[in-house]
Amino acid sequence: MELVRDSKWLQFQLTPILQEIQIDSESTLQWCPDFINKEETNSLFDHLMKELNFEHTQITMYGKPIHLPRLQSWFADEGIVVKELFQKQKQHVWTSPMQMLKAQLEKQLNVKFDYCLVNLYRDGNDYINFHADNEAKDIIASITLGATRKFLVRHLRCFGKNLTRKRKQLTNPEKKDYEFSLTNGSLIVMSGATQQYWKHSVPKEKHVKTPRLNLTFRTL
Ligand SMILES: O=C(O)CCC(=O)C(=O)O
Ligand SMILES: [Fe+2]
Repeated sequence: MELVRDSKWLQFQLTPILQEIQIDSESTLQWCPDFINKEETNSLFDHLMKELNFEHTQITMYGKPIHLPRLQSWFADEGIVVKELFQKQKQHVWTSPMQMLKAQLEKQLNVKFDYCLVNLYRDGNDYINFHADNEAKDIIASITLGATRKFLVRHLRCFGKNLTRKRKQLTNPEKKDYEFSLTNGSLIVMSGATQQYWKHSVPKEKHVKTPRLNLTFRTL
């Protein structure tokens, strides 16, 4: 815990290098396997587990209440309302390590983030199905802490679609399927039209016995 109180903590002396992958004519991923160094990832993981209240979010599907297969929490400035979040709890106030992480991402990506959704995958049985974050504008920066999990990115054509939700013609990239191994301290950024033309998921991996935290920084 001492590290968290140290003002040098998470100050990013070096600017991490992001690898850019153009996945279609309008969509880009940026990828950095070691965005946060190992010692700091462990402190940040412990800090978040101690500070956050995790909620087993309930949603309604086909008229029935169901729990999401993971736990959630969130950070935002006071007064921010995100209607797509189904959590009952109020946002957490940005802690100082979270402010530093947010500031670094904002500097590197040249964007201002409004809130951060936190997912806790307790073990490999927790997951998130293929989806697009249609509510998120343009850019989502996603940090992994803890267990390594697979991250799949698939074009809408793989789901038998020909149009977007807004009836727009789809792009037609050569490669329609990506798999990343999201390791402790990694960053993946989805930008451009990724949420329009692609879906992403973190599938179940039964052999994973340890928890993973995922932080997605988003704009309203
Ligand atoms: O856990 C992850 O890496 C992805 C989470 C995600 O896609 C979401 O919360 O919308
Ligand atoms: Fe997502």
